[in-house]
Amino acid sequence: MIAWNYSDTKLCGLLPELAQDANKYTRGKVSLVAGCSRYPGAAALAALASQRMGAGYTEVICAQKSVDTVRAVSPSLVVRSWKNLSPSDFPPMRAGHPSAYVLGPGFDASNGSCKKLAFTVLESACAPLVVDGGALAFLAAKKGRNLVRERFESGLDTVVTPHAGEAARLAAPFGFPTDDAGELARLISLAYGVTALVKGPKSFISDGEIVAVMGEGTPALAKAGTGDVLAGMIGALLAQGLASFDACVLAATLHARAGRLAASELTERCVVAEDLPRYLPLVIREFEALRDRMGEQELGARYSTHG
Ligand SMILES: NC(=O)C1=CN([C@@H]2O[C@H](COP(=O)(O)OP(=O)(O)OC[C@H]3O[C@@H](n4cnc5c(N)ncnc54)[C@H](O)[C@@H]3O)[C@@H](O)[C@H]2O)[C@@H](O)CC1
Ligand SMILES: Nc1ncnc2c1ncn2[C@@H]1O[C@H](COP(=O)(O)OP(=O)(O)O)[C@@H](O)[C@H]1O
Repeated sequence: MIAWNYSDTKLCGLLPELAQDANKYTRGKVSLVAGCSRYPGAAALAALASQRMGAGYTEVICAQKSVDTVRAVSPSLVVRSWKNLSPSDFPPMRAGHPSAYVLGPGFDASNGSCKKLAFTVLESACAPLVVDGGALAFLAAKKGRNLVRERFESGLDTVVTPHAGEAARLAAPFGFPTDDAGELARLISLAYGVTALVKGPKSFISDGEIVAVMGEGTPALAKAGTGDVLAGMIGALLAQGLASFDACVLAATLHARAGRLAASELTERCVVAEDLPRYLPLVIREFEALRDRMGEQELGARYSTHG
């Protein structure tokens, strides 16, 4: 196992470039299948985070009863019901229309409709996919394990983002020990054919070989809904073309720093999940400034070599 910490210079280089001639589709579309009637808030949080993380088009496909609630959160979200959702609602990826799916924030693991829907998405989504929240329980079931393996064999990337309780569910069918979160991330990655981000006070990201550690979080993040925000951020980076491992490391770091910045103004006690998408642009601005400075230095070095 190689433990890997990314430097800021590497991380800021991962931020997707914004083309001058971009349109909302070329910037990446995120489809969130999220938010049962019990948890519409989770879908809204993930969707706001996707927008702030740069996706050009964020769509929420949620329970009929959640539609009005999610719509009311932001007029720029495209929101529709998942009633009658079928495999034909998942078109193949088109050139110039990069996309990604996020499945499971605000899913109820004991709800049969959520289960059916999760299997439909696993079977039909022809794009990178983040599986989070209540959908992780369905991934651990035999059918879910088979479907995610089929995605792997077809070359489709899948990311799972369990907290410790959800990671234990994913570990159970294989009898993996759960006391070492880094090793657990690696084992889950190998067993399911996914990139695994095991969340906690420190988060561990693994592609089955490398394990990256992200230890910049704050207990301010230990509040309901912050994981939903992270799932939306990863989905947005995947839709903008980042590789799964890079998307996880970059999103987890930006998420932690947004939490720290929010806590510095609002106190660790008072930060809530919806503050994170509001503070994210300030953290991204710092990364963009660092990237600009690095670009200038590189240019300067090139001139001095030639001069
Ligand atoms: N505003 C909303 O609508 C929110 C909806 N949420 C959704 O609620 C659904 C259920 O998620 P939950 O995580 O609450 O419930 P789960 O039942 O999936 O997991 C909680 C169980 O895991 C155990 N556990 C062990 N380690 C844990 C850890 N590090 N963090 C949390 N639990 C740990 C807990 O003791 C508990 O028994 C998910 O679909 C999630 O997306 C939550 O994200 C909270 C906010
Ligand atoms: N004590 C802590 N220190 C740092 N980060 C934390 C701490 N507790 C939780 N987090 C972070 O907060 C997020 C919580 O996610 P999750 O448990 O899925 O919440 P939810 O399901 O309510 O959205 C994760 O990104 C996790 O790494």
